[in-house]
Amino acid sequence: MSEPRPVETFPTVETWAEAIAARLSETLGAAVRENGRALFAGPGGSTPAPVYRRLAATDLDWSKIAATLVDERYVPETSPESNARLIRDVLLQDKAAAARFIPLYTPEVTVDRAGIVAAKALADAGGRFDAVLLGMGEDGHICSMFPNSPTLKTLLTPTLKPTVLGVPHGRDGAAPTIERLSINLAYLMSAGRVILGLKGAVKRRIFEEQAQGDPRIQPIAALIAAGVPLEVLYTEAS
Ligand SMILES: O=C(O)[C@H](O)[C@@H](O)[C@H](O)[C@H](O)COP(=O)(O)O
Repeated sequence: MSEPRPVETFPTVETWAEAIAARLSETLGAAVRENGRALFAGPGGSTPAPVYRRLAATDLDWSKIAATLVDERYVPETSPESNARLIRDVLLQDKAAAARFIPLYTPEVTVDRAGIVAAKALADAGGRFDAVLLGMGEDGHICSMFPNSPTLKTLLTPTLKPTVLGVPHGRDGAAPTIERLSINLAYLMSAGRVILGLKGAVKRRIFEEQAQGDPRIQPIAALIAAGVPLEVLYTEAS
């Protein structure tokens, strides 16, 4: 199993967000120069907004860049729970307003059907992410790869092709509280660059614990065991 790169620590949220945005824009810019297009995937949640704001202000040829999500709650964009809403409100602004957005949510179908529709949309957009930003929950989940979820094993199977799966809500109050859609491990294995942004000492400790975990059921361990060159950027500040 490959050893994860050492965690890089930044003194403030500003320097942390600036470093992540700089790396993402470097990779997206190179992909546009080399391939004429680029595909970015990012998370929802409370962590990425400062990164998205800085990335949106970056001078890239955003008309050649498509943005999507690593996971989504199975809700319409009008819902405050929607990750698409975060992307549209924070990332697809400023210079990045010219980028195309590929949603994971599809209205009026089941979450599994929405997964199939999203998988095709991403495949049609090239089926490979040039750059991925990940967040991590305090239960160690990334994307919507939740502990004890019946979908987790399939999401973490490294031999499957890149796809998007529907994730049922947890039973007896377990996470997630609502149905979700998630990319699988294979999408992270084929990505050009994968950055995990961590804020707060609790998440740093959880990351270290998860990195030593069981790759069959712990996503961070699965990423490392699959040889994904994960870059972890951390700030204790919140
Ligand atoms: O839909 C979501 O909630 C996110 O995409 C999710 O996977 C996120 O990355 C982690 O849950 C961390 O969330 P926070 O950044 O809010 O801690």
